[in-house]
Amino acid sequence: MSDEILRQLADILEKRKQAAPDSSYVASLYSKGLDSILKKIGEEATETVIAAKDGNADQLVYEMADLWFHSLVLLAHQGLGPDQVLKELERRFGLSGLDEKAARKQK
Ligand SMILES: N=c1c2ncn([C@@H]3O[C@H](COP(=O)(O)OP(=O)(O)OP(=O)(O)O)[C@@H](O)[C@H]3O)c2ncn1[C@@H]1O[C@H](COP(=O)(O)O)[C@@H](O)[C@H]1O
Repeated sequence: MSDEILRQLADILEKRKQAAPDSSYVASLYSKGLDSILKKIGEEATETVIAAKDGNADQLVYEMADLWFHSLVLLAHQGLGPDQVLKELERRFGLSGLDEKAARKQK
């Protein structure tokens, strides 16, 4: 288990930018534009919340995967990728508790 799957998926999402809209789910989502991608993220976030409130662990993992996947689609659409997010998480992890609070206040 590693972050390699995120990078492999990000590579595929990048390639889908050249694909015809009717050739794949991701290509079709790109063709519908930013608002459609954001709508999907909203839906998947809601489904994640419902699964958590239901106490259904399997469903929670399933919906969270949908949410992560659509978040990767959003990042790709915006010219970003998982590396930038992982780097930010690593930066936060490297901060001490006090430094992290200070960094958050500066934002
Ligand atoms: N990981 C995923 C993935 N996770 C979720 N989904 C799609 O995201 C959608 C989730 O939407 P919903 O939960 O609302 O389910 P739905 O009602 O069936 O979907 P809609 O009809 O509402 O769009 C479904 O259509 C899923 O198929 C994904 N589609 C693709 N991938 C990966 O993305 C890559 C590129 O996919 P394609 O563009 O389809 O080739 C592939 O390698 C896949 O492994």
